[in-house]
Formats: sequence, C-alpha cells, structure tokens
Amino acid sequence: MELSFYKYQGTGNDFVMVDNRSQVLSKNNTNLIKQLCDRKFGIGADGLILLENSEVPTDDFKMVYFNADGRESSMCGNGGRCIVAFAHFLDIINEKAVFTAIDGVHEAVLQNELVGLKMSDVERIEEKPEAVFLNTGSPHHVIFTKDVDGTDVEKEGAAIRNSENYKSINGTNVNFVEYLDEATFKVRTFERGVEAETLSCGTGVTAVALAAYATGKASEKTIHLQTPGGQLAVSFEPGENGFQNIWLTGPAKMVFKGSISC
Ligand SMILES: N[C@@H](CCC[C@H](N)C(=O)O)C(=O)O
Repeated sequence: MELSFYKYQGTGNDFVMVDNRSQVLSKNNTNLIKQLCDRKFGIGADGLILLENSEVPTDDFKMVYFNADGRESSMCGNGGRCIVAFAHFLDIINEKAVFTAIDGVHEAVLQNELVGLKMSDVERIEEKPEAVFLNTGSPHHVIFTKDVDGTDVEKEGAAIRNSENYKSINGTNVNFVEYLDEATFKVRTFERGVEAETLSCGTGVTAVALAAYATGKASEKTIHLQTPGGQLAVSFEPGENGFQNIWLTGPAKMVFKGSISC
C-alpha cells in the first residue's frame, strides 16, 4: 500500500498526520504505526494522528492519537493543535474548530500559525512531598527544580515513569520545571510512549501551569512556558472545583508531505 501522509510539528513535538476519513489506515496495526514513527526505518515522529469523521454531528472531525510506540494513548495537546492546522489545510474548518478526542470534546481557534486549544477541565491536583500529579487529558508528574538544564531528564524521567507508584495507570509523563518569574517557567518533559525527552509536551505544560498556580508559585492566570522546542502559553480560570476554561496556545506548522510504501 502507498500511504499519503503529512508531517506537522508544534513547538518541536512532531507528528505524522494521516487523513483517515476513508479508513486507509487500521488503528490496530501497532507495528506499522511504530515503524512509521521510527526515525531510522520510517518517517520519524513522536506520534501519529488520524483525522477521521466524527460520529458527533456538531464536530468538524475526530482525532485519534498514537504514541511513537504504536499504541493508542491519552490526549496529546500539541497534536491537538497540529490537527487543527491540518483540518484547516484540508479545508474542513476556517478559523474555528470543534472536535472529539479520547478525553472528550475540544474547541480550537486558529490565527495564522498560532492555534489555541481548549483543554479538558481539571478537577483534582494531588500535591505530593516532592511533586505534583494531575491529569490534563494525559497523566503528568511535575517536579520543580532550581536547575532544569542540569537535570538528567532521560534517566530521572524514565525512573519515575516506570516507578511502582504509576504502574496501575500504565506510567506517567514527567515534567521538570524551573521558576523564572511568577508567569514564566522553563519546562523539559519525559514522555511515556516515546520513552524519551521530547522538545515539548502540550498536556505537560498545561499541567505545569496549573501545578504552579495551585502551589502558589505562580500568581498570574496566563502562564508562559519555555520548552526546548519553543514557547507556549496556558490560560485558565481557577474555581472551587479545580480549573476550567483552560486554553493551550502556540504555533503548529506543516513541515512536509509525502507518501510511503507500507
Ligand atoms: N505530546 C503530547 C502528550 C502525548 C501523550 C503522552 N505521551 C501519553 O501517552 O501520556 C502532548 O503534547 O500533550
């Protein structure tokens, strides 16, 4: 089979994007999806995303996300921003979108190369002695440190991701965070399913912004996150039952398109 694909990146978190409205790619083909994401034997990406027709009549499309290991996983914030840019490229949407992903319905707004994505509400934030844990569509362990550049993200991230504490939820993503000022944090993320540090993680920086506010390290309701792949912003409304109206905003760009024999 000859598969047409598009390659997108959102602050360096990169994805193979497939227009699967006519079901060209099977979701159960874990080995093929893993191979397509392989940087030596395939196209190369942190994940693969299918754009499909949604069963929900008010949706513009449906998003199905797979990590680079070929397995379908929980929500991907940067991937969500990239699929909105892809839907615009395919003429499915104009400047606004509504779509369903694994964690529910998302709204999005596109302005040139910037995509704002409304994330799921977050009700529960677990403060541990050394870290904060929360689920922003995907599970995130957040550690505040004084020296994020000096942190061995691969080693320390893998140890926490595979720790006994998170076995029951198939592991967690791990974010290392440095305070720059009350509205700005530097973040590096180890992603489960990629099993490595990625250049940025959308649900990860969302978790960082909410964790910073919940623990009193941030006082603003719009937080700027500096990742190795670029800048993202997260705005939110804190309430009695956690956080609502959470928006993740940043660039999303097509890098190239092609076809591959598989
Ligand atoms: N890169 C993503 C997160 C993707 C999901 C994650 N690896 C998991 O399996 O939990 C993002 O931008 O949010």
